[in-house]
Amino acid sequence: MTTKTGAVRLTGLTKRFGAVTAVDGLDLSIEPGEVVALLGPNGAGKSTTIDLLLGLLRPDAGTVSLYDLAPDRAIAAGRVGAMLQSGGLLPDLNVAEIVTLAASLYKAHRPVPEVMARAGVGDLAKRRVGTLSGGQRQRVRFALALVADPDLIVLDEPTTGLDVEARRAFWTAMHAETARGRTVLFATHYLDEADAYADRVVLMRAGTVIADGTPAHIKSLVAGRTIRATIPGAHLSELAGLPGVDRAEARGNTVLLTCTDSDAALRALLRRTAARDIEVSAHGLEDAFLALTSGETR
Ligand SMILES: Nc1ncnc2c1ncn2[C@@H]1O[C@H](COP(=O)(O)OP(=O)(O)OP(=O)(O)O)[C@@H](O)[C@H]1O
Repeated sequence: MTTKTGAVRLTGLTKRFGAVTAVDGLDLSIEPGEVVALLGPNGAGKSTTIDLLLGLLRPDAGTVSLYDLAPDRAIAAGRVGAMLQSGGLLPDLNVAEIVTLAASLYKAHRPVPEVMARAGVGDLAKRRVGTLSGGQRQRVRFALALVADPDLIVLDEPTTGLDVEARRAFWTAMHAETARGRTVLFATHYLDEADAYADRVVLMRAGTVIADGTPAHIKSLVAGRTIRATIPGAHLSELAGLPGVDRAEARGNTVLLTCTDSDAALRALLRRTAARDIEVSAHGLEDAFLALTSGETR
């Protein structure tokens, strides 16, 4: 039996640090062209998973394969570019020098000026790395991740510490790369980023995957909708007993119903009460994230 070559195949991946199991039997497959967000609270194991994937850490159990190769082989072949949270940028080199140095490590690489333009550091070519702002440094790291023209880009919290404008600029540059069919795996704390930029969200808690799907799927996992309405003469206990309603709360002159089945709730509401000014809304990804990852106490 043959299986299709995947971009990433992690099977039974486990990593312990003393008494802490940072990654706990994790299985994850990513196909070429997917843009995947690794989302989870602090200590969920995202960075450890990325370090294992890149071969920077050795697993206690399990396997990593990138395009059917061991991580070091895939990286040496220029198939994987990574942008890690810290990662030494030599402060005395200028931007053009550091990108050129990185390019020289690969037999085949993209032209340095093109990579610098793509990463938005073209106008910083002569600036010493040590003098750059946090956002500018992140863009240099991004240029280093792109230089080998990799098939897979791995980014560990790429926009941490950046302001809103810098985050947007980063993702615009990133988008141009994903439009070229690259596979992307990024870890993030920013739920809106996972929602906006990934086509698949892998939610981690305590070293394992607890949910995996489109952002819409993740949202739907926490039975997803609330109904807000003005309901004259209604009793909360009666409303809470309606079909599809999980909880009823008073909010000023209106009532908020948390639903497990908003369609059934809406039908019952219209049939049995004088409800008006009805609004139905889906939970945001943030609610889903908090609901799915709560209870984590490491
Ligand atoms: N080198 C290490 N030595 C000891 N424990 C570690 C080490 N690296 C990670 N851990 C522990 O492993 C667990 C997972 O950490 P990891 O950094 O992978 O999580 P994370 O999801 O990336 O968190 P964050 O979002 O805060 O970066 C945590 O409990 C952490 O304290």
